[in-house]
Amino acid sequence: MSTQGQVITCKAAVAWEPNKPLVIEDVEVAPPQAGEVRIKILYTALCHTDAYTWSGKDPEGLFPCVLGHEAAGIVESVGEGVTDVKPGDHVIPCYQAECKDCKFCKSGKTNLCGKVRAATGVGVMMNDRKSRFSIKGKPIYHFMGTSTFSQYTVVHDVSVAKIDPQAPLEKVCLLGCGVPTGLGAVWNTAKVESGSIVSVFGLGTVGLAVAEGAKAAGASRIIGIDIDGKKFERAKDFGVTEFINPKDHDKPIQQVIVDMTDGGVDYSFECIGNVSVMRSALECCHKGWGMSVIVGVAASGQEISTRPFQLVTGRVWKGTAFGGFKSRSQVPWLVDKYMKKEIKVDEYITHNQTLSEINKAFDMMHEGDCLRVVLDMQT
Ligand SMILES: NC(=O)c1ccc[n+]([C@@H]2O[C@H](COP(=O)([O-])OP(=O)(O)OC[C@H]3O[C@@H](n4cnc5c(N)ncnc54)[C@H](O)[C@@H]3O)[C@@H](O)[C@H]2O)c1
Ligand SMILES: CCCCCCO
Ligand SMILES: [Zn+2]
Ligand SMILES: [Zn+2]
Repeated sequence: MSTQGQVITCKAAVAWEPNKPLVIEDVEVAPPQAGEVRIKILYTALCHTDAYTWSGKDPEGLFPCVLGHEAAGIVESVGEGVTDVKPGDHVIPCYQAECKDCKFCKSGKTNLCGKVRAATGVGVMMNDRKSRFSIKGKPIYHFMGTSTFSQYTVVHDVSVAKIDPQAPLEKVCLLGCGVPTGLGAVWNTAKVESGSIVSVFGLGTVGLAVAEGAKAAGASRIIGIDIDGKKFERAKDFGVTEFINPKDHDKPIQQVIVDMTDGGVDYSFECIGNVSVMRSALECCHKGWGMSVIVGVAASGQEISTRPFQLVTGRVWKGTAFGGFKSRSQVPWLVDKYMKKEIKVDEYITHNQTLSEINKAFDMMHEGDCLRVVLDMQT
């Protein structure tokens, strides 16, 4: 029986307060309004950014809310005026929207579409500035315009990427955040050239995707840095050619790297969210041309610093959101690359869990051997 136009009551993991366990609740999900899409979420992965907001350190983190932003599912229904997707389409929700009409989308310089940001940044939908989630009438905030820790969610149509229906949703859900971010930081933001020397700080999912992207770009050396020595063996499989544990050195890590690369690397990537490591990542770059890309999400209020002379003498400091990918246009392309075995996804999934065990899944995520946990949302 069709649920089109009906309120759907389903299970969702609700963050009632910062740092308190997520609670599996019966949540009402209202029908999509004009320009909106209701999606049945089949699989979602956990990302450290979910944990960051859950911690209460994110000023955009409004409670109670439904977190989650790295997922895949099937369109259940669409609101008035939605033409790019229809019920039954396989999709990946995109926290970075792509309207193709705004100043940002038309600039040709960024993927940071501004169409729905005013609403998604405060946990509501653009049409009426209200939430589509409620519990016994009490509104529950959206998160990042995706809220994928719910069996059904409502997103803006500019935040939905239609993908190959043959793609395994339990795998390609990862193409909603971490893996594209690492790949795109190399290919789009830095535009690493063949033969480059690259350093990547932090060998989690994002850092390993940077390594994979750098290898695909033809980097001659990919130096992985992590304070967990157990990360190196696995990192080799993603393209890391040398490993440094800062704990093994008395000198600042940037000096260690400058000494081993005849003056510094061509490109560095900070994939942790640690502002002092961000400084090291910049200062390990080569004078004259070295570029450092900040990928990690640091806590609100944290600031980066370096001597201005580092930039005066030619180093470039950049950042990236979702790897600079245009979401609706390029997530389908990434799914196709995965289907053609040109990029990895399976190798980043180290754990599987169920929605009902989401708190346990977050504990697993914080364990050193975990890259991505994928939740089966219908159990
Ligand atoms: N910019 C974006 O669009 C975007 C997208 C996804 C994730 N992120 C952010 O990227 C960061 C990395 O995500 P992840 O899933 O790979 O995280 P992760 O926690 O799995 O990996 C972080 C790695 O850094 C290592 N580490 C911690 N402190 C270190 C230090 N001082 N020096 C060296 N290594 C250190 C850890 O051992 C771990 O291996 C997070 O901050 C996340 O929020 C940003
Ligand atoms: C919008 C830039 C940060 C997004 C982090 C998603 O994990
Ligand atoms: Zn993320
Ligand atoms: Zn736009």
